[in-house]
Amino acid sequence: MTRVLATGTFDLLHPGHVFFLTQARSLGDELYVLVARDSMIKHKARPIVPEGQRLEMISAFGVVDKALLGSESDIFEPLKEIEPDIIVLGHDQFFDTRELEKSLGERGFKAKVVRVDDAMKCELCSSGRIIKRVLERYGQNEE
Ligand SMILES: Cc1cc2nc3c(=O)[nH]c(=O)nc-3n(C[C@H](O)[C@H](O)[C@H](O)COP(=O)(O)O)c2cc1C
Ligand SMILES: Nc1ncnc2c1ncn2[C@@H]1O[C@H](COP(=O)(O)OP(=O)(O)OP(=O)(O)O)[C@@H](O)[C@H]1O
Repeated sequence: MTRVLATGTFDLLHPGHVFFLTQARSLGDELYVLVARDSMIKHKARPIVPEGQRLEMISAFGVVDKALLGSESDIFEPLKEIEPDIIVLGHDQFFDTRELEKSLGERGFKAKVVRVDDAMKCELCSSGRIIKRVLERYGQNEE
């Protein structure tokens, strides 16, 4: 059994997420997904959808065997329980494949890191672009 782990924010869902998770699943026999915690997302705007709801949606995907919320302090902590064979990175995830593999090795994890370079290209295949479209259509007023 090859266990694949994918990670991400998964805020406003779109076909790019389905594409990514389907590709991730095809790399092994079972797919685990770590959903990023609200408090850990610092590289972009705070998600619209709270973490519990993001987890619920990803758990409902047919290609996902198990989805979990990540740690709020240490990204390596959940890996002790998950024990992935492959960690898959999406085309735009900020981690460097080699550096991540090295950091994993230093902590005793044997997972291979694989980057999926393909991206689904469609107008709204990005949570950020969906938000932009909503703002264009309904105005920039803050709640
Ligand atoms: C191996 C690995 C483990 C991760 N573990 C966590 C975690 O425990 N908690 C968390 O909030 N984010 C974790 N992340 C980070 C996010 O899930 C996500 O990859 C990162 O925030 C970039 O998100 P984006 O691609 O959705 O922009 C982890 C990422 C990787 C690659
Ligand atoms: N269009 C896409 N094609 C392929 N993979 C995608 C696509 N959009 C997102 N992903 C992948 O899905 C995972 C979660 O992505 P994330 O939640 O950051 O969505 P996003 O739409 O890229 O968000 P944002 O627009 O805010 O950057 C990441 O691994 C990312 O690379």
